[in-house]
Amino acid sequence: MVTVAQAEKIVMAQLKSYGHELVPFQNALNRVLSEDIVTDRDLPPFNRATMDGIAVSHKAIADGIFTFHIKATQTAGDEPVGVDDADICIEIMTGAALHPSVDTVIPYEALEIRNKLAAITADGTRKGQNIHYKGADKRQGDIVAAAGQTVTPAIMGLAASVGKAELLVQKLPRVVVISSGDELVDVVDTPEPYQIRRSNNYTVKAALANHGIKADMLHIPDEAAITEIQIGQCLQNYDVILLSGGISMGKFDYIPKALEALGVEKLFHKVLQRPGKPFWFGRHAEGPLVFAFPGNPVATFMCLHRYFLLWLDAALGLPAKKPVYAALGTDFKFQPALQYFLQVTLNFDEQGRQIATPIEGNGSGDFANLADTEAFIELPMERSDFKKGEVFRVWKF
Ligand SMILES: Nc1nc2c(c(=O)[nH]1)N[C@H]1C(S)=C(S)[C@@H](COP(=O)(O)OP(=O)(O)OC[C@H]3O[C@@H](n4cnc5c(N)ncnc54)[C@H](O)[C@@H]3O)O[C@H]1N2
Ligand code: MOO
Repeated sequence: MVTVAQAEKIVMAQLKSYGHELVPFQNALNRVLSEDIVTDRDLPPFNRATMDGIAVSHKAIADGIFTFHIKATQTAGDEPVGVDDADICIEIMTGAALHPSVDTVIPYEALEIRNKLAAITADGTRKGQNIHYKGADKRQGDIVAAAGQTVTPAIMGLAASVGKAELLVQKLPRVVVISSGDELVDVVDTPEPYQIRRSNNYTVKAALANHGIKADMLHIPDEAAITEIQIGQCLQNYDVILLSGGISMGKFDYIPKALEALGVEKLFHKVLQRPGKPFWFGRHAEGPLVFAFPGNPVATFMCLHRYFLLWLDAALGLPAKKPVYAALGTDFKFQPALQYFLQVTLNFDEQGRQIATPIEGNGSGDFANLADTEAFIELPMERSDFKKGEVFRVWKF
């Protein structure tokens, strides 16, 4: 048996890059960039008005002119119109590109306009006001999003604005999510009174979808020969196999045997933790990794967040996330010498401290409790008495 820290270390030692691929930028949400996105021109690309009003040359105001003839109305997207005389202005809309002959924008709120004449009614017009200057945000060739960053909705917009129709991103591992056990029926089936619908695999698949991975799903019956054949095929077609169930001591728990028979080297089996103690992890000589999570839904869920998603971020080259901590909201006791992942809700108190309030649930079969909580707080196995206010690491889900 290994500790949580040892298990994490073993898992995190199995990193490899799955390469890079070009994808249409609209499909790149949540993917990890393999290239810098650079601006193809200055941002903004021209001096742009930031208010609706009039554009003038400030020199005119300095010379005592406060009423201007409106020469033209220029909206965003129009070619810039210049002023040729001191008492001339351009009626201008937000986003319009300013002509070099104007340098100040006065908003409608500071004007009275009548018969094509705009009179300034407010004091204190500053030269250069209400202009977003060319290149103020980024210069042509500057990096707006760097390789290694995750593509967010903001980065999608930046990619569009600099004309990157395709983005080079990290390739994702090919993942299959396998469920096993004859007690499990499909979501569309009506279970017998002694059966349940399978659900872990959908949870896992959804968590992967958040990272852009479209995982395949497979259900394996409780039969040793079929288990071996099907997992054998998956080892040929996938980079990562995520299993849930079939790995503890049950008579029909064929999975560890099948994995070893197929040449998947066991790197550990069983971790000093609850839930998730029977977690099995291994690697095939050809590369595929096997995360075999214990079948109880909370155990699968915890191992997915504590190990697999951590591994996935690192494999995709993302920097490790800063650990998040919270103070226990109540005293808590846990006797067994296991690292305990207690389900909690999180909130901030008046001092801005994050507080974790335990909602324990009924053990690792109680996955309804996951919907009422939002994180695990990781309580060290060396201790059994935990006091309100003590701070521990939390894993949000
Ligand atoms: N004698 C022992 N028994 C058990 C031990 C042990 O150490 N000694 N460990 C317990 C712990 S802890 C866990 S967790 C479970 C894990 O067992 P398995 O990984 O073999 O999982 P199964 O027995 O196949 O299933 C457990 C439970 O989870 C349900 N399940 C499985 N897959 C799914 C799925 N895809 N969707 C929804 N629910 C699923 C399954 O029906 C069972 O109820 O073993 C303890 N026993
Ligand atoms: O891993 Mo088990 O989740 O403690 O029931």
